[in-house]
Amino acid sequence: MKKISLLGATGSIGIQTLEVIESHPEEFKLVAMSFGRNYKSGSDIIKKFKPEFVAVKDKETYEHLKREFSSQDVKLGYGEEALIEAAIYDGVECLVNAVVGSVGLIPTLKAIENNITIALANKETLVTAGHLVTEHAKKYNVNILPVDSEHSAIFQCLQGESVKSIDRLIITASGGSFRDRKREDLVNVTVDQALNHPNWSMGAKITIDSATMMNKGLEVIEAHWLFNLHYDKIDVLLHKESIIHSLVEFHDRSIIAQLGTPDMRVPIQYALTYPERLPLKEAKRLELWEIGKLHFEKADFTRFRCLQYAFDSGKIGGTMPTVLNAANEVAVEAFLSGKITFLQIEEFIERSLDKHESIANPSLEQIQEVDQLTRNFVQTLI
Ligand SMILES: NC(=O)C1=CN([C@@H]2O[C@H](COP(=O)(O)OP(=O)(O)OC[C@H]3O[C@@H](n4cnc5c(N)ncnc54)[C@H](OP(=O)(O)O)[C@@H]3O)[C@@H](O)[C@H]2O)C=CC1
Ligand SMILES: CC(=O)[C@@H](O)[C@H](O)COP(=O)(O)O
Ligand SMILES: [Mn+2]
Repeated sequence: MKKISLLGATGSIGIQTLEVIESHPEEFKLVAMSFGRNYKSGSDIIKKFKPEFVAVKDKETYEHLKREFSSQDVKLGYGEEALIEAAIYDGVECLVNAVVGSVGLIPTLKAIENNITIALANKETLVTAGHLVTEHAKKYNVNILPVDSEHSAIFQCLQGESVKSIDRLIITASGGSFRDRKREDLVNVTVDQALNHPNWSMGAKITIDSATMMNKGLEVIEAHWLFNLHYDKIDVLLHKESIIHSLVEFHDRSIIAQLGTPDMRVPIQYALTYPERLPLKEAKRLELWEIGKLHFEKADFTRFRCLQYAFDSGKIGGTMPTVLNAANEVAVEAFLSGKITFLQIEEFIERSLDKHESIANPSLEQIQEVDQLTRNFVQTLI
């Protein structure tokens, strides 16, 4: 019975992780979890899965929960300290990090220090401080198992292979909600249009990231850290069906790909069962004859500027990806609340990157400072 802590239980990845846990009750036990402000969903999860500890984002939600559950039912906490407590709760063997944003960084570092395996959905953690997370994982000999579908695909393609034989990674991209529009047709797009992803049902922030293709940019940086490869060995390929989740090309020109219907329960479950596999009856079998044709296109870096910014920031390294991530988080939030236009997301990220001088090999404190300064700067632009 693997004891699991799940950060972000009420989100898209969180709910699908709970489905995997529920379908294998003899294999997994939810012992700790966190959620933000979605009280109804959070309370239902507590009743159904009976975790021992629950962390919530704010005091109000905590007080509300205290009125509904006794201290014998469940231990409760709130704020950043409680998020860490949930991550390293007594007996936890695997932390599924499915919160959104760089708030996931410290709980990940603390879990690594406690020798807890990380199943990582929260890509912002690796973008903002990839060197700290990977150095920490090496130091404590802890596995970081990818949950992101493309990285899980690459990880699956690499089983039994040597990283030294890789020629390049090919990360596939759906192109997001506006993939068939020209840049000039993006001026007046609405939040609802941007939230309409063609293939995946996901949280709001990542769906907007898909539409700007910043999601793919974040994934390029995530792949750089997870697989320890230079950016020149990472390519992005537009593939509108999201059937091939990514590919690895080896030195002998052989390419291995991982395919499947778009269903996040597959990579989530693989991270939980690795190196074994369990059946996943609920996932739809892929019948290629039903699909008929798969499409591929070269990624256009002038149309999707965020992709260019991500490659550039990743190559510069240091605190540049921290700025990229923080500016993006604030700009996407502002777009979602109707304060800025879709194209201003790109504009504000570009302005943040332009004014930043990267600090090489930054400490955690320097990353936190740059993150905060960037957030403040973007707020002044909104
Ligand atoms: N959804 C997907 O298919 C995929 C997602 N990812 C990555 O996984 C992560 C999660 O994505 P997704 O599930 O879509 O996001 P959602 O927005 O659906 O869920 C986010 C979760 O985090 C909680 N949360 C948000 N802010 C905080 C905070 N400050 N403190 C504590 N909890 C918080 C939310 O709580 P509440 O809702 O209660 O406020 C919710 O449970 C992201 O990094 C995303 O990029 C990667 C690949 C695929
Ligand atoms: C499911 C998943 O892993 C997402 O990151 C997905 O890849 C988003 O699709 P895009 O290819 O549109 O960014
Ligand atoms: Mn992905």
